[in-house]
Order: sequence, then C-alpha cells, then structure tokens
Amino acid sequence: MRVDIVSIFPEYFAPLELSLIGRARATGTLQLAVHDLRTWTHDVHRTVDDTPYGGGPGMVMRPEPWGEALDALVPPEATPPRLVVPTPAGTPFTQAMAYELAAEEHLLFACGRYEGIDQRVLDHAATRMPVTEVSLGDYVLFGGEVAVLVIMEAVTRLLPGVLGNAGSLDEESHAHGLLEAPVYTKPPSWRGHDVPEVLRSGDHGRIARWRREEGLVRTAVRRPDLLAALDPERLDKRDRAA
Ligand SMILES: O=C(OCc1ccccc1)c1cn[nH]c1
Repeated sequence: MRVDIVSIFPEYFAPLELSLIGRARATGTLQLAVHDLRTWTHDVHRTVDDTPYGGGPGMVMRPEPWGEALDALVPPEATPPRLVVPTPAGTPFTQAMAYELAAEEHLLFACGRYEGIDQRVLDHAATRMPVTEVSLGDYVLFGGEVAVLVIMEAVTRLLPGVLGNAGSLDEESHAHGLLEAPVYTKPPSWRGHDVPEVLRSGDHGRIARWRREEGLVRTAVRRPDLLAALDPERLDKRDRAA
C-alpha cells in the first residue's frame, strides 16, 4: 500500500518510523511519504491560511497550495488514491472503515489545521478521486495529524504480514461487532485477585462460551449502541441458538 500524507507539521509523523509500522515500511508492505504543504506555497511567508468568508473566528486553509499539492501527488494518468481528510464533521471512523481503507492501493491523507480546509479543495478533488471526510470522535483537535496517526495504526495492522499472530485479528474487539472479553496472564493469583477458573480449565468450548458471554455483557453495559447494531450473522452460530 502506498500512503502520502500532506501536512504543515510533517514532523508529527516521525512515530511512523517505529515498531510494526516501521517494519511494514522496511518490508515494502507500506510505502509512506510525508509532504510539507508549504512546498506548494510561493510567497515569502509561505502562507497557507487566510480569514474565513462570512466572518467568524480563526482562519481557513487556502485552496491554492492544496490544489497544487494534489496535482503534484496525483498526476492525471495515475490511478487516483482515496483522499482521506480527518475532520470533526466527518463520517465516524470504525473498524469496518479501517478494513475498507486497508484494501485501497493508495491513500492520500490531507491534514487540516485552523478551522479547516477551503471546501472547494475537497469538491474539486472529488471530480478526480474518491474523497472520505472522517471523524475519530465528537471532539476537536488542533489538526488532522494526530487523527492520521490513529488511522494509520488501525489500517497498517490489518495489512497482510504486519501482525505476527494473525489470530489476534479475528478475536479482537469490534472484530465481530462485540467488545472483547477481559484478558489475563500469569500469575494465577495476584494481590488477592484470581484468574477466572474457567480460563485455566483447559475446556476450550467452555472458555469460548465464557469469552463470548463476557464480551456480550461488556457490550451491553458499555456500548448498547453496538448491541442494537449487532448483525446476528456475525455472532457465533451457537449464540444465535441461545
Ligand atoms: O479535530 C479533528 O480533525 C482535525 C481538524 C480538521 C479540520 C478542522 C479542525 C480540526 C477531528 C476530531 N475528530 N475527528 C477529527
């Protein structure tokens, strides 16, 4: 997968050299390039923002630098990338969207700052490539950079070969629409707290049922919204009978 990131703070993305993402880059699974939006400014102050039409607080990112950046990174003959723009006004980012993005050949992340990017940048881009405005949650950050780090981690870990133990993908929270059951490791008793006996029973059917039950209870308590949206097809067949 090829990923381009455009930001006025390219140094935010140094962490993408580390750990499993660093290894995905070293093995060629992920080709990542980070670009400074100011590359595509031409004034002495390298201006990327201006005051908002219609008034209001803050500044808006000017369209021209973004237009030139996208022209440079998406030449007309190239297969267009999906343009991903983190914004509080976006579509909720979910594990399902992480899988969709992980299936793309080329992603281009645009990091907004200030009050956002002039809408015409996205409207024009949409004539040449798919555009996804995505929200990580109902809060406001200073800019899209941190959101891109989150999305990059969620997507990269789904790429083939990135996670050592492939099993850890299909058992994690949100993998089957439920929250994951609690996890334990040695010692069997710690500060007066014991590991649930079932997990040490060796009875794998019983353990699987316990984990599903615990996941259901957690989901009902913490995320009733997920329970309402639960697709019975994704539940284990034994649960559907229950
Ligand atoms: O703050 C966010 O993105 C950065 C951003 C982009 C445009 C204008 C202001 C801030 C964000 C919050 N949830 N998901 C994304």
